[in-house]
Amino acid sequence: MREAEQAAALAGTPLDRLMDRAGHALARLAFRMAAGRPVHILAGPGNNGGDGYVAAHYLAAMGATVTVSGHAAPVTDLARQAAARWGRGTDSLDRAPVATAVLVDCLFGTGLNRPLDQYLSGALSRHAASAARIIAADVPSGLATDSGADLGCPIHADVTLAFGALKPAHLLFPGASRMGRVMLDDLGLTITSHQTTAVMPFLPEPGFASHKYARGLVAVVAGKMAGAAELAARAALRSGAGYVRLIGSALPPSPPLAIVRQGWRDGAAILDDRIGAILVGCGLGQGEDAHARLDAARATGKPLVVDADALGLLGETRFDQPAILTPHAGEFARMGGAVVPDKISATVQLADRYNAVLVHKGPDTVIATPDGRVAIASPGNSWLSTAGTGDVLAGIAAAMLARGLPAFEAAQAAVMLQQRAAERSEKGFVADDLVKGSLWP
Ligand SMILES: NC(=O)C1=CN([C@@H]2O[C@H](COP(=O)(O)OP(=O)(O)OC[C@H]3O[C@@H](n4cnc5c(N)ncnc54)[C@H](OP(=O)(O)O)[C@@H]3O)[C@@H](O)[C@H]2O)[C@@H](O)CC1
Ligand SMILES: Nc1ncnc2c1ncn2[C@@H]1O[C@H](COP(=O)(O)OP(=O)(O)O)[C@@H](O)[C@H]1O
Ligand SMILES: [K+]
Repeated sequence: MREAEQAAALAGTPLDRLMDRAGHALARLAFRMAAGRPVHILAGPGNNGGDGYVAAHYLAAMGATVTVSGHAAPVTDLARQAAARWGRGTDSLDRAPVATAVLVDCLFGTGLNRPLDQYLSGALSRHAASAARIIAADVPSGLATDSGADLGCPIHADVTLAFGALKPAHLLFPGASRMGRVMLDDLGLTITSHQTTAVMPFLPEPGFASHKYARGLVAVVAGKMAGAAELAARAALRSGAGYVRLIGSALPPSPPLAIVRQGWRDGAAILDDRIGAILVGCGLGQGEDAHARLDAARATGKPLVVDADALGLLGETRFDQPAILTPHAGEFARMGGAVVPDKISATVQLADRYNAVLVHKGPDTVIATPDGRVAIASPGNSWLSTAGTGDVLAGIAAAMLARGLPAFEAAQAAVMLQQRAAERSEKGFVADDLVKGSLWP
């Protein structure tokens, strides 16, 4: 939101105009949701509270029954002006809550800078308990905007109306679980940021000049637990790679027979110049063989996807070639990722350290580049929390690299395609189900 403020200043939109738009949008939403029944607004001391006073003013003008409880007197000029514009009485937060149709939480927004104390969280939860529906202005009070960390937020909103732009808390857990439905009012601002939600890049379909190598030859290096590499190879093939070689798998051939199986042959099998990307790590194991296979894959200089077991073997590696690393939270911690409640900065730090695109998986997947670009895919389909879905993701990422996408775009495509496959599958799916049919969007 600091960026929004800056953007607003640069665009010359006065902040009072923005607060007016925010308050008006809140009022329209609360009016519709209350449908003639009373609305109660909790107003904090800063500009989030200011939005609440503006909303109260507009709600009254629309003929709604509206009351306000304030926590402390407004401290910003804008909030003071807004309270004066409301002009009617403001109760204390201590007032016994009365049954309302809609509670509008305008206690704290982006300016929250410490945990809610017991008094505030108690008052907020009491008011919330006597409301049929809760609207959070910008973010539910008690969540850290930039990380989604829970600083004592006692409520689950039904609707969160974000102002200007989505912030990390709208996407990252645990914050994301408190939002209810997230709506965005851009307040008329055009905000550009190096942090975005993940998008599906354009993937051209094969044309007359296509052939299997042009569409991308993927080499999947297998290891100790061959099933994981099998899954990844299928995912690569199903997401549009022209050709997939599964190298060093101990399992007998099984469909799809289009996957070509080769022995490891001391690494000679991955030296084919036509290989567009190599995936190493799925079921690799951690023994000497595993080290040798990882080193051989790196030495080719080809674009790489490094997953699972191989992530634990990287040590001080900095990649020279395009590389995508795909740790889940446990692997991330073992790789030396910071254990801070800010998934975005921790992921950017690790991307920088390895000079690779990091895909930090979970219900909120954060994709980061060494130069600090970030794409967030959230919320993920929680049925993906089953063994082998990470192998599927890694296989798709390798296919995207092999077709020539830059690593950041390839990583986003992989997360989006894995997500779509999950959405298309029946609840209770397993990883094998995701790769039975085409993964193409
Ligand atoms: N930027 C824009 O373009 C627009 C922004 N807009 C709106 O402004 C919001 C941001 O406003 P904001 O910066 O005034 O901060 P806000 O969230 O109201 O809180 C700050 C106050 O809370 C206090 N405080 C903090 N933590 C506390 C705690 N745990 N317990 C108790 N007190 C605590 C802190 O006091 P202090 O730290 O000094 O004690 C300070 O007084 C944003 O979310 C959006 O709704 C819209 O109007 C549209 C345009
Ligand atoms: N609760 C969840 N909600 C949404 N997606 C999840 C959840 N848990 C895991 N996932 C996704 O499922 C995949 C699991 O990958 P991973 O943990 O590496 O599993 P495996 O190693 O068994 O393949 C990742 O893409 C991750 O983002
Ligand atoms: K709020």
